[in-house]
Amino acid sequence: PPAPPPSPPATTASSPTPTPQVEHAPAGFVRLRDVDPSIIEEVRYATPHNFTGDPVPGYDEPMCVVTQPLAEALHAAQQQLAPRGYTLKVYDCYRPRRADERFVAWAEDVGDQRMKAEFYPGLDKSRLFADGYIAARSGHSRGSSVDLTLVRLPARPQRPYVPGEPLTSCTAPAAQRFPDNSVDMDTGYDCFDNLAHTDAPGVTGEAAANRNLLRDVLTSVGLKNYANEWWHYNLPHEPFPDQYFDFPVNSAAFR
Ligand SMILES: C[C@@H](N)C(=O)N[C@H](C)C(=O)O
Ligand SMILES: [Zn+2]
Repeated sequence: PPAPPPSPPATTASSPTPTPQVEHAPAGFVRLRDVDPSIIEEVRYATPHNFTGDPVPGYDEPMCVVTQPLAEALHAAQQQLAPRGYTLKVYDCYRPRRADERFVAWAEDVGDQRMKAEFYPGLDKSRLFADGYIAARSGHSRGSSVDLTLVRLPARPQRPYVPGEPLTSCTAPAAQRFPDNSVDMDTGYDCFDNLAHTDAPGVTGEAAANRNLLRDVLTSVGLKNYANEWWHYNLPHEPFPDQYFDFPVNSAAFR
């Protein structure tokens, strides 16, 4: 007689369903919107519109998370800017360590040049860390660095980026660059080029005035600019000067 069919693997009604691990934000970190909901948030690394071309690990939601004193400094800056007809717009805030690690791995993949034409048109990818445009261990992972710009009020709507669309150089005139409702800073965000140096000699007129306005207001609330990038500021007296965090950017981290 034929052999009986094999019996199905034993199942137990009580097989445990894995509980997703919630990684909480440490005390001292806040959602920027809870301190100042008027600041625009366009968290690029939660989207494919960044120098890697993909959403970056750890950015589960397009949300700005920072340390409490950085949030308060940004709120104080916003209070100076609003009566002058401007708002801040943040592009990057706290950055999980896993995102730094992705940036390092992406840089080692020399064959991936998908976003070169927009973000590093004049620089070899192998130079991005050496020239100080991206940090392997970033101050963003300590929660006290922020990438940001100025937007004229009322903020104009912006079209979304479509993955695969033709790219234009971040150093091109504003009318030719990817449309951003910010004021003209003479380069786009995360433009890895000499022209992005805050005091680049080629930047004059309105763009230089815009960079200076951003710097003057942020300096007055205690923040310090990074000379290689007009958009990058940090809080010198930061609460976690030696700690690099890896909790993900999502709402669950704050429940
Ligand atoms: C990658 C860019 N947005 C940035 O923040 N650069 C500095 C150097 C950093 O990674 O800390
Ligand atoms: Zn930055």
